Amino acid sequence: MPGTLLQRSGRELDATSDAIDEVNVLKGKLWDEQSEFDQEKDKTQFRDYDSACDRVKNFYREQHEKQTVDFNIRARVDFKSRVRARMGVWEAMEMLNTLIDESDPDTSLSQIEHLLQTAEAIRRDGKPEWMQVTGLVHDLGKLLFLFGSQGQWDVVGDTFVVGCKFSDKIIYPHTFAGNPDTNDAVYGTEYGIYEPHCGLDNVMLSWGHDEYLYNVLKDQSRLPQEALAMIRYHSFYPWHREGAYQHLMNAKDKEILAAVQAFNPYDLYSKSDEPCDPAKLRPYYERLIAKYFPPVLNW
Ligand SMILES: O[C@H]1[C@H](O)[C@@H](O)[C@H](O)[C@@H](O)[C@H]1O
Ligand SMILES: [Fe+2]
Ligand SMILES: [Fe+2]
Repeated sequence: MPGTLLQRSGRELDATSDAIDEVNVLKGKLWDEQSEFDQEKDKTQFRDYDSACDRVKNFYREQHEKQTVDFNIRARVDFKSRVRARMGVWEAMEMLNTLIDESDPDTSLSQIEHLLQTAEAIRRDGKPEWMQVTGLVHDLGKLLFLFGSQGQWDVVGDTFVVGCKFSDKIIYPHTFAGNPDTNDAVYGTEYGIYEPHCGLDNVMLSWGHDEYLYNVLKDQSRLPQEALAMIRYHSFYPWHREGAYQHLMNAKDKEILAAVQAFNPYDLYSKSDEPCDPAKLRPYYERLIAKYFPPVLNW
């Protein structure tokens, strides 16, 4: 019955080529989704929160409703009350790698990739070693998520000042309507609990990976002041990008603003660079890590 056999294999062939077509369509879709994040983008396409997906919008609603003064005081007390882990920097990078940041509209890459891309972009530009290593560690504070945070809202995302009026330069400012501090007789006012030009050192920034890592590293590294400022304020976009909170700044903050702004493009725009190979880059960065950090840190 060669005829039937032929017909059958013909049908099978059709089915196979249909399946191949389907796979290709799916692959195409996947690639489109990927490319939305990771392909070469021009600078205006980053931080586009208007067209961000619901994951990002829901994240910020929750964060803006829950970051109160009361929560921030408790988070700091909790931070000081215990050591969460003891490990070296590279180990910390590997540990962080399981986290996918819900607040980020610009990358779907893992955290270790993002840290290496940031560091490599700084290195490519011939910047000093301390700045390269700052790029390498700047988001390690996201480990908080693995150390008993309440969710992602107290770990990632942009930061802002609590204890005074929420700035309308923060993304999705309307979502602060659901934060009890908005209508507080003190916290809801222009200066709130602060004095004019008291300095950013004296204000409470919303708790998350910046504040946590700054506190971990300030006594456990040989990083210069600018590096610690880059870490502490890198998510403070309402300040370093939008120019908010001038009424709380002092002379020192003007200097550190320049450092934080110099760091920002490496953090943000390297998200569309070629992925890095951690195994290949490890020896180079282990040398830098050894220069600036003890072999084991208290986290
Ligand atoms: O979504 C991102 C991400 O969480 C970054 O690590 C943080 O530094 C940025 O400020 C934020 O916009
Ligand atoms: Fe960050
Ligand atoms: Fe980052």
